[in-house]
Amino acid sequence: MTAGRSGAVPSLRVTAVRKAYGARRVLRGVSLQAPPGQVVGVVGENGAGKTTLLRVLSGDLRPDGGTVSIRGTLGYCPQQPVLDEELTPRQHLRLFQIAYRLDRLDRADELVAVLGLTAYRDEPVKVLSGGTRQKLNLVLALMHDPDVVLLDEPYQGFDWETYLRFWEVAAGLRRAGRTVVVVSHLAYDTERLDALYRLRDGVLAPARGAAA
Ligand SMILES: Nc1ncnc2c1ncn2[C@@H]1O[C@H](COP(=O)(O)OP(=O)(O)OP(=O)(O)O)[C@@H](O)[C@H]1O
Repeated sequence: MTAGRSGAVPSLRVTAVRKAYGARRVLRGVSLQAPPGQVVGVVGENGAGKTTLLRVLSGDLRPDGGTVSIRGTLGYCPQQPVLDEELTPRQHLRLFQIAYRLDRLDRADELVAVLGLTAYRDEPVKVLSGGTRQKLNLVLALMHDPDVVLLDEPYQGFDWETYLRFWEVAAGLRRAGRTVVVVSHLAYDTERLDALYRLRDGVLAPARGAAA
């Protein structure tokens, strides 16, 4: 495993990003580069600033300083799913199809099948379990086949089978030349990653090993 070294032009380039909430300086100069075809892990303790970092990378949150450059389209799977309780997964897919301006739902249907969401397609979100909601959250982030994918705790609530399916999806994204950033408070299965970084004291450093 390397810490993101590659000859390819980076799809994601983050330089000296800073973000504070009042006096709390959460990001103190975060830099990161990831080329196409890499699955990058970012680990850190609770409160280290992982969600803040992904929100900045996605454009959801404005940094106090530094730059973020993304080549191509973006997919963002936030930690808190933005789902409508009254709508079904099928209705969510339809809404996002319009938002993404997709002609077809082939990729969405494929992801629904791979992640085991098919049986729940016509149930309103309010009756779905946390893990099932997370499956939908992931499908909505990936259904337009984005070039750069930012995933915040993407397998939270997944059973073991779905967890393995998630990594199959991630491996497929790598083969397709996408850039994937997976944020988690735990770093097991690090062999599935091309690079692993730890967010600590507001900066990212190359990391190895198991627990965050
Ligand atoms: N909107 C906000 N306003 C003020 N403080 C915030 C806000 N969002 C996050 N924080 C604080 O910033 C720090 C980093 O939070 P963040 O959610 O980014 O961490 P995290 O690494 O994702 O944590 P976890 O693993 O628990 O999800 C925490 O101390 C948190 O309390």
